[in-house]
Amino acid sequence: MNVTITPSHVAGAARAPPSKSYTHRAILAAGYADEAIVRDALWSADTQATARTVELFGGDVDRHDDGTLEIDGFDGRPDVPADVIDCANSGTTMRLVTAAAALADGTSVLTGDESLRSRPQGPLLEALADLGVEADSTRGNGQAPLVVTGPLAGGEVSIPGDVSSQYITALLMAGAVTDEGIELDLETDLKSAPYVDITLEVLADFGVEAHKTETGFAVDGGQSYAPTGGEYAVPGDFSSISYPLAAGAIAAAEGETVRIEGAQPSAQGDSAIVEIVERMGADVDWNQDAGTIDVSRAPLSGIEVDVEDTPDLLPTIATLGAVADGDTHITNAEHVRYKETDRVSAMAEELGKMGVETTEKQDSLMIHGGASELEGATVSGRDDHRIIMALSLAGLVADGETTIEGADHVDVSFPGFFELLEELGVSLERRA
Ligand SMILES: O=C(O)C1=C[C@@H](OP(=O)(O)O)[C@@H](O)[C@H](O)C1
Ligand SMILES: C=C(OP(=O)(O)O)C(=O)O
Repeated sequence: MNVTITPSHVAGAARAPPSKSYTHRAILAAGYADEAIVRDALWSADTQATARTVELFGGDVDRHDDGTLEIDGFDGRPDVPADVIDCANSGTTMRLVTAAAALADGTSVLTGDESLRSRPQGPLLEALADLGVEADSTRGNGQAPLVVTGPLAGGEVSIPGDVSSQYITALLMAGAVTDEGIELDLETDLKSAPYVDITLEVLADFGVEAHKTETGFAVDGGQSYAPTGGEYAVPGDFSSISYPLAAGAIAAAEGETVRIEGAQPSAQGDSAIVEIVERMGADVDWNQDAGTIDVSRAPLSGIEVDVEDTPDLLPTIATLGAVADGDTHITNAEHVRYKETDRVSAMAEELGKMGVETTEKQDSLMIHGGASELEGATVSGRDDHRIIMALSLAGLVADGETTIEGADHVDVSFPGFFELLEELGVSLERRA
């Protein structure tokens, strides 16, 4: 599907979808449990890949009409899957499930779409191999398809922290049900660190203890997953909130606000988007008790933003920077190149088609904003949900129509994204 956006003003209220990161963890944690109810779960292409895997491991995921998931777990002992595990486009699924598969007493095969089969899995495979598991990339290049033969008993292992924090999440979640537990030593500084905080929080909510150490993280073995009261509720997603928030900051109608609901504080590093938009000059009011954020349009200025902790915000910040006056310097961004696409290049090249000048370095992106009006253009969504959503925002304030090719991939994290834009007053057209 291609989507053509006509420049539009926005106003009104929008509800954030539930957090993708919390939902993945909650579904898998419920899988590790005997049984659990997960309320307010995100039901997107990526989280469904995790749910399918829990079923391949011998669990059952039953979705009710109100979005509640009733999950029968595999109780810490995954079956050897009866089929290949297809993680589709989801990096989180592949990393978290690779470590879970290592617990099975037999062989699991994991694959995904072309994008996922090009993303780095090597450090996780090496860590599992160091822990005594056979863990291979079929092509020997550290990428999926992966073949994993357990069982994993646990132990002490070192791993880099600058490729993906998901390796750490994966090993902590699986480590809790091993015999020996897992002690992880970080070989480098940890990027995307708040995502491990989310993991520690979800583990605690499922009665599992894991903690930071002087050199990394550790989890004792022999633990059982069980959420307090049998239930777990997923909070709103701040990466997703970044899009309506940015839409309000650049395109709210004169004298109007955009209100975002479902924005209760949580461990998500991406809640930094509130402070970033504010720092650029927008008028933002976050009522943390009510979980609402009100934003209205104001002239924006370029700023420096370090995305070490918040890689998923880069596309949104790049679009904000394109609209802002002056330079926006996005630093510490090398790990943003390992996502569904290389998002540093993707945003530089696609915004370039809209007349925006950028300077790209290996670990940073400078957006030279505000020099002239953004030009409507035909741009590629790169089959990457965040690139599609960020370019849609640029289309709101461009001169003329902007067509985003391959826009269906928003289903990965934000089904209903275009419907939400329409509710806020955006005029857009979908073409098959
Ligand atoms: O654990 C998670 O839920 C995620 C961790 C981050 O990835 P990296 O740790 O690979 O940077 C983030 O980009 C991704 O969207 C979700
Ligand atoms: C990188 C992302 O997710 P994943 O790593 O799960 O594919 C994302 O949602 O931006």
